[in-house]
Amino acid sequence: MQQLDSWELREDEQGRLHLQRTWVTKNFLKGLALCDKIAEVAEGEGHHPDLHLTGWNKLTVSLWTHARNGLTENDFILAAKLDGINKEGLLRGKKKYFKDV
Ligand SMILES: C[C@H](O)[C@H](O)[C@H]1CNC2=NC(N)=NC(=O)C2=N1
Repeated sequence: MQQLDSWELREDEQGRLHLQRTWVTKNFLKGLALCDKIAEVAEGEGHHPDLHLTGWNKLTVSLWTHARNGLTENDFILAAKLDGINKEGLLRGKKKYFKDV
């Protein structure tokens, strides 16, 4: 899945395949703002993700086609569109482990 390099294949407890990835946001409000942006895209697609906002700022998105109990092309299309969302100002930056010299 060259284009979807941050998504993982996961199997749920019923053996259904999902596409899944997590975004870490700056805070709880930014997590909800990202959910809102995702919701707009999903409504436009008529295809919806499972959203899990946990630990106040970790948004795990899980894509699968409920009507088919697994993955369809719609899930891959939605994943690419979610990657394309402008997340400017929403995501926690990379941790700097070295003091700026
Ligand atoms: C009627 C409605 O469009 C359908 O039920 C859509 C809504 N969004 C959906 N989203 C997902 N992930 N799977 C579906 O099967 C699905 N079905």
